[in-house]
Amino acid sequence: MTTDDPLVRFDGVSKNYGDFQAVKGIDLTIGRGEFVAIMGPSGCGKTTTLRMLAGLETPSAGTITIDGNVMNDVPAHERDTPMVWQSLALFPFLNVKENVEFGLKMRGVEQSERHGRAMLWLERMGLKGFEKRRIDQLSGGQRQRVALARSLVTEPQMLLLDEPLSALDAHLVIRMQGVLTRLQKELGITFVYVTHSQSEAFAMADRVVIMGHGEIAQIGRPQEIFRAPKTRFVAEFVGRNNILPGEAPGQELVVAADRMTVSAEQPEGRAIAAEFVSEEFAGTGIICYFEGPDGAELKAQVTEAQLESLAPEPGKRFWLSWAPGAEHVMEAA
Ligand SMILES: Nc1ncnc2c1ncn2[C@@H]1O[C@H](COP(=O)(O)OP(=O)(O)OP(=O)(O)O)[C@@H](O)[C@H]1O
Repeated sequence: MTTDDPLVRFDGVSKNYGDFQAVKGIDLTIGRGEFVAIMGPSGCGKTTTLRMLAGLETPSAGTITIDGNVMNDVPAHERDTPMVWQSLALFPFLNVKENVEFGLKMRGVEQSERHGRAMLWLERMGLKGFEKRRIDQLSGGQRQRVALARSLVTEPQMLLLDEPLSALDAHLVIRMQGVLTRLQKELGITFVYVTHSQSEAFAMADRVVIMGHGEIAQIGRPQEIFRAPKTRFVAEFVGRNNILPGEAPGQELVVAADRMTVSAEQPEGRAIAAEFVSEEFAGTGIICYFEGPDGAELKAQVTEAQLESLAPEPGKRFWLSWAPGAEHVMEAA
């Protein structure tokens, strides 16, 4: 086996709960050292997919291969795939260091080595000096770092994360995203990260898997998925996209909000008349919302200076246009 072989393969993997099919015959490969985010609306099968990878659920059909071995019937405790959840599952009756040492103790690693490895990980996670603290004496962000140290101390080849940051405050989320991406790159561990948050997935992952109704709607680099969504489902889920009728019957175009130009006068070429509705301050600029033909919602990102010179008011008419080539033609549904 060479290092180019994928670490993980899903081949036609399904999961049924009674009559209900939560995951429908998915194919997916994950490379060694890759950071893959699985994203999609609530109930689309993200967690079920991750739990099958962890060995917490058995596939109803298909095969899951890790490192060339079929894993379908290998239980979680015989796998090298720890999982980190939002709810953490730290042991309240153990202190910070004992929590981190737990996995090593279970594997029969002797005390002095356990101590050394736990201390190394606590230091890596910026938790030096906290060894003796009880879990309930830590902040949310500190607990999250203890949970990561506890999962990583056994040096797994892959870490599974299920919405690990969703219980944290917004400012901590950004900081933990930095901690996670840096760790992942430094250690070269494969991360499979389930989230419903586009900003999290796009900020961290090498590749993003978009799921809908138990199926994979698209797999690609964040930029690819943002600029070239394959279907209306993906375009709408990713947000900040305008979906417009194309030239051919049934064809649809996507123009991202940051590629739309707003003009007070009708420009040359294709432009859409739209009435201003409202604006929203976003991190990267200001998103203006318009009502286009047939009540369609249209979005354009502008700078503060542009907003000032456009002086929009609800109901005022503008023209939205885009440069040739800025649009992406979607596959027919
Ligand atoms: N043990 C179970 N028994 C029956 N149905 C289940 C079970 N576990 C999950 N499901 C159903 O399978 C579907 C997929 O669930 P899953 O938890 O994978 O979704 P998800 O994409 O992770 O959603 P969320 O973002 O809300 O966590 C859902 O409709 C869910 O209700």
